[in-house]
Amino acid sequence: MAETSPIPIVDFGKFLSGGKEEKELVARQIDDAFRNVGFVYLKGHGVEREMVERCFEWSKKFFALPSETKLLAPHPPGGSHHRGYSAPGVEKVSQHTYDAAEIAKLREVPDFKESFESGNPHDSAQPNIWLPEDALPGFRAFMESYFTSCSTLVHHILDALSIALSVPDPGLSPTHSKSLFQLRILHYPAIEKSELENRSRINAHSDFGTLTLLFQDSVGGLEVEDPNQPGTFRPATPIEDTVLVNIGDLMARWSNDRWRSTVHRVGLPPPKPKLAVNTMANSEGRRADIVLQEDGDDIVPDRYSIPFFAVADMETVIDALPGCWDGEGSRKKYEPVTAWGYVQMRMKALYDG
Ligand SMILES: O=C(O)CCC(=O)C(=O)O
Ligand SMILES: [Fe+2]
Repeated sequence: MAETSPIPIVDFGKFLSGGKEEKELVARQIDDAFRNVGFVYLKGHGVEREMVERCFEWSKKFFALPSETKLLAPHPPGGSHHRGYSAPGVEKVSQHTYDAAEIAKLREVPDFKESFESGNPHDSAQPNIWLPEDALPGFRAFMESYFTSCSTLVHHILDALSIALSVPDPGLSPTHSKSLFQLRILHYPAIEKSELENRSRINAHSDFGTLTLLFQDSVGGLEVEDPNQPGTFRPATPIEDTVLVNIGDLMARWSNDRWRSTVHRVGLPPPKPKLAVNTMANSEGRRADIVLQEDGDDIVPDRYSIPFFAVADMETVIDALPGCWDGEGSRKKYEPVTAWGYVQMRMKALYDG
């Protein structure tokens, strides 16, 4: 568990500003990461640092509101309209469980988190559910602008994936032309360590769309299953100025399993090192002391994260992409399915029970 994460860091700035060769190189690096682990850290991703910081600030302000205020924008019951505020314990992540009794059993142990979902303001099928403006002035306008920045990044990543698979122009971006994506702000409240020892902040799951962007604060606790050692989870440590990007189930299926949709979860942050080096400037210059740190924290601090879920336009037929089933002698593994049909099945398992 303490081993370094196998998730590579790729400089996406070289894709955004580079010429043909640089774009091809970055596309190959991302393709490799998605084939090997299904996750990649992107730096130079183009979502401005200031925007990311402001989004975390808005998230903190939102979740600090009294419950009754947050509940002025309630997530509707059921899983088909995924917008608004979910109080702790409402959503229980399930992993490929469609049996009603199984889902009911899973829901007995709620996740320790609360969330607020918003989506594309032009999505008439899933209208956004906002607080009254005077409850948190400016929140809605900011979330809408953050949505646009994240959508732009998703389309750039789709361009890179199109290059990796040699999908002819205009590539995969038009399959997501409506940008019916979902921006989620997540808050895991502070909790006693002992309470989390046998439970998760979010249970092991894979995402069900095409691509997920994840911005996390510095608390840590996200873990990704090691593809070479199923059942073993490795920390996906927060890395400043990067966004963590992962493949969802729909994209794994679309790529005929060339790209992995890897299971991940959020649990206890890794323990702080017991030994710390204390460098103090004194009259003789800098001196290093080894000090023993008390790991007496019984409380796991609050954690905030901001996932952004991308999905293909609902009418898109998800049938093995070029380069994923011919050439290497592999056949198409899955029946074609529309993005709509697939997403509905997964959403239903999340909320119904
Ligand atoms: O909070 C996190 O770091 C991960 C969240 C996540 O995996 C999800 O919402 O699907
Ligand atoms: Fe996830």
